Amino acid sequence: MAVTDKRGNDLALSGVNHWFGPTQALDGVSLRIDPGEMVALLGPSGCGKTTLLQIIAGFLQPTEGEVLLDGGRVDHIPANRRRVGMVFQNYALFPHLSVFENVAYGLRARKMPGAAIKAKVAEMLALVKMGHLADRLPSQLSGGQQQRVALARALAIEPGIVLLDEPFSALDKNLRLDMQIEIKGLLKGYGVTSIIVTHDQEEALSMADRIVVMNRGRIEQVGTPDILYDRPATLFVNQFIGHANFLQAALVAPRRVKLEAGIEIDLAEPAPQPVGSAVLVSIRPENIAISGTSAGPTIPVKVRITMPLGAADVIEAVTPNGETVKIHKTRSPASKPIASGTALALSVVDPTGIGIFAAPAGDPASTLHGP
Ligand SMILES: Nc1ncnc2c1ncn2[C@@H]1O[C@H](COP(=O)(O)OP(=O)(O)OP(=O)(O)O)[C@@H](O)[C@H]1O
Repeated sequence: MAVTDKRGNDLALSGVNHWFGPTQALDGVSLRIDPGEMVALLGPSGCGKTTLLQIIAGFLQPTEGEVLLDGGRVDHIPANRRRVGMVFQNYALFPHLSVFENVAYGLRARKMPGAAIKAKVAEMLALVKMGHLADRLPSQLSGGQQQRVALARALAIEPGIVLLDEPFSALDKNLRLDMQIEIKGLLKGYGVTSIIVTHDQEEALSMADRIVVMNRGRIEQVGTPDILYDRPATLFVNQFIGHANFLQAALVAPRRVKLEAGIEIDLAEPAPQPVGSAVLVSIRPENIAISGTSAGPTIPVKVRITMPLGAADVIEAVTPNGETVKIHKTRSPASKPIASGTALALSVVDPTGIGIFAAPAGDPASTLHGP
């Protein structure tokens, strides 16, 4: 097997459609991923993430469209002839094979000579810090260790692209963050292109250079974590990434909204909707200040409940027109939670952080929160 200087492939998907019988799982997916980039496919259950990953891996052929690796079409090339490494949700290690043999598996299948296999497996196990456990069986490893072996196995074949399908879902929450940091460091350091499938927005925000948000088989938005969080293109993306308060309002001028909660807010940029239309105004909890800490018009609210969540209190309050608003208030050891029934005045910290969306038809929920 030739060792290449350039590790990461670039990947291009063009007009990919996929049907399972009458069900359309993917609808016109087009995307470019640069060599060495780490991209997350994020979306709710059933949005098509796994289908897209399987098409990239070669386990499924798209009904329509093209898949190109480094400019060459691969959509009719089987999985074992693409330079693609896979890390599965449950790691899918061979239970009867040692750590060494698990990592060697793909190299033996490719008929690599024995000495070269030994050297390559040693290199991969050193990379994931598992060299000292080479003789163990998978059942004798912790979840995090099994995951390192799965990654070593995926990287051993010198893939141009590594696909990770919900790789952290079997780990408990504390270990998950450590492994996310470690795996991201390994993949970025190695220089391989990688795609991680997740329905966990925090995982996508912390791991990926760019996130692809999918909804019902289509791409809703592609962007860096900052862009998706600060400038979500659609209401769906705004709801799915992070938390937000959605308040009912009318657009009274191109750059001014009147909230049903009582105040008018000047926008940083003109809204795309026509003046006079009903809109939903998205304000992140951390973009709301309790009176006295910010200038400008204030919304009078009554505190319903305060939840002390470690670093911050999350305060849920009710506006005069009955909408619910969540606010984050940084805690200190001396701070006391604000009591239920307390009257507060709220203001917006930074108008550039406000999102304006056309109000959905029907009776929009006053607060919609991400998962
Ligand atoms: N083998 C199949 N036969 C029929 N329909 C399928 C099959 N696999 C997936 N689907 C359908 O295709 C759509 C996309 O499924 P897919 O598994 O890609 O979603 P997903 O985003 O990965 O979901 P999850 O997060 O639950 O794994 C869904 O409507 C699903 O029911």
